[in-house]
Amino acid sequence: MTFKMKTQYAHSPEDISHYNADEMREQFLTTNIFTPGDINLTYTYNDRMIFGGVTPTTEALEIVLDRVLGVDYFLQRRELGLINIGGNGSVTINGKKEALVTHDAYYIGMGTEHVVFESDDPATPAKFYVVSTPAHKTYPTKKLPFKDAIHMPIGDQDHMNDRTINKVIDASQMDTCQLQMGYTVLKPGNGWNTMPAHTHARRMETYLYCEFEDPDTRVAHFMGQPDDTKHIWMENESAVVNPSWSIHCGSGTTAYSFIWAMCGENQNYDDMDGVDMKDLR
Ligand SMILES: O=C[C@H](O)[C@@H](O)CC(=O)C(=O)O
Ligand SMILES: [Zn+2]
Repeated sequence: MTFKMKTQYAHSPEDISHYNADEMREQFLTTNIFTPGDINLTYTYNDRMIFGGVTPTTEALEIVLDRVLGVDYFLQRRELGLINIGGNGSVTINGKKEALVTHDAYYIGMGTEHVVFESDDPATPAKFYVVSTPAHKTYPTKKLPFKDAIHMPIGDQDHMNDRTINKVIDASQMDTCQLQMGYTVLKPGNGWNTMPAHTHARRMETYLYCEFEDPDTRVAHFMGQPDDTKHIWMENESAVVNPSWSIHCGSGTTAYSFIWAMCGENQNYDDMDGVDMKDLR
């Protein structure tokens, strides 16, 4: 098992105006998130979100982050959300084992000392996409089966964006300190997510693109200030950090899914500043 955590710094809009493709990728993109048997995390200075993949095979995995975070254990001052996008598996939370089939999720409250990840079958490992944000209060740990998410249809075929936004961790259903999380699935033959685009200066947001229809599928992810956008070509199971001042939308060469996660000033999903099409540059 290898444990990796890389750091990505925070930027001003002016910084990225002159970034080339490699610089954009270095500063905002994370690839190779689900390597079998490993934990691969990214620590972004945008609201200090930690996100990444835990892919257990034959051995159980636990995120041990104490000295790096200057605490006694990982979730001492953090909360954690996770969604399983791989085979069936389980999480054992302070000794209590809970099964998680594909697309099931969990919210784990601040102060939880041990979270151990396992796969049922090492040949088709669970892929736990984990997102952790700073917390100040313990809210109840909660299993979040996919069927209980808020399933919100949006878009239509004519606009090539017929999709379902599944709100998994949403302030209308449960308490968290900061974290909100969801899983959006495009219908076959649709390519655009989050169009018309928006910003929300009050919250940053990461996207993990996943479940691509074929190996050559790519999503052109657009970010940056609305009048100065950049794109990153996303491969399957890669993630991108979108600062609060940045739009975040994309167009795929086939349908796909993505997991979004947000934190910042508020937990109001609808607090978005829509961008007029004429203002995009
Ligand atoms: O602030 C909210 C987020 O950007 C996503 O929920 C948008 C999304 O899933 C979509 O439009 O497909
Ligand atoms: Zn957003």
